[in-house]
Amino acid sequence: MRKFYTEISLAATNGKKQLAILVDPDKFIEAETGFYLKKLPKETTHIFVGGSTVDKSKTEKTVHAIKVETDLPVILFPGDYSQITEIADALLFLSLISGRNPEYLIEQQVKSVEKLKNSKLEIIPTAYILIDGGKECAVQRVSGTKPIPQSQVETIVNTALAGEFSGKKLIYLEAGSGADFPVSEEIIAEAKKALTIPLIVGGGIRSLEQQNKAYKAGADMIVMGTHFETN
Ligand SMILES: CC(C)=CCC/C(C)=C/CC/C(C)=C/CC/C(C)=C/COP(=O)(O)OP(=O)(O)O
Ligand SMILES: O=P(O)(O)OC[C@@H](O)CO
Ligand SMILES: [Mg+2]
Repeated sequence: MRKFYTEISLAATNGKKQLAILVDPDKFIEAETGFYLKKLPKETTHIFVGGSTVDKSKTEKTVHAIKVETDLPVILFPGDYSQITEIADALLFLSLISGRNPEYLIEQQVKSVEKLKNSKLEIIPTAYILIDGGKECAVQRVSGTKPIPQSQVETIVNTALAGEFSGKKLIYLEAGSGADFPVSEEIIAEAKKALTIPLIVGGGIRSLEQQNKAYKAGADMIVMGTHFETN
């Protein structure tokens, strides 16, 4: 059986940069899956599936359509426990540790257990840190939590380290889907210096130049979503 976290971690250790493309089930048309996948860069290593708000059965339909067309690992990136489906390969077991809303720190996780306790999904404990990307994003609205301003580099790094010390296996720095500007190189570099676990960076990354800057600063994996959406 493939161990998806081990692969991510090994790639990070070896400096092999990873690219996850985020599919938002709400905006995905299953009939166009083949066409959509063909548009993705050949460097793509993972497909993430999730959204801040998604219709109940839509995630499973989306994951199924994608798995029929590609062997890339499909990893759930859920905004809510109802988005969990067993047919994916792994689950980012998110905790929104930049915020102080218990619903997104532990309540959603407890609600997910009934579905997870007998499932084969690989569960990857992930600390999710929301950082200001220049405009109010969906995660901020849905979770009712404030992003950390980009000027507060020390707070961001300490939050990430608190995640690592709590046993999280991944740190995800998020500027918000469709952000005006992505997480700064300074923040990425400082976080990378402090952490020993892989670092994911997403939100507002649209160009190759922005990708390369984030990689060079120390991101092990980049997540891009909006750039590949068709509408
Ligand atoms: C681990 C379990 C069971 C649940 C996770 C619940 C938590 C803690 C979620 C973290 C906070 C959150 C709401 C994350 C959403 C992540 C996500 C998929 C964002 C993408 O947002 P879009 O839906 O693309 O936003 P737009 O529609 O504005 O583009
Ligand atoms: O849609 P974009 O801005 O690429 O963001 C991707 C992801 O980090 C959102 O959770
Ligand atoms: Mg989006």
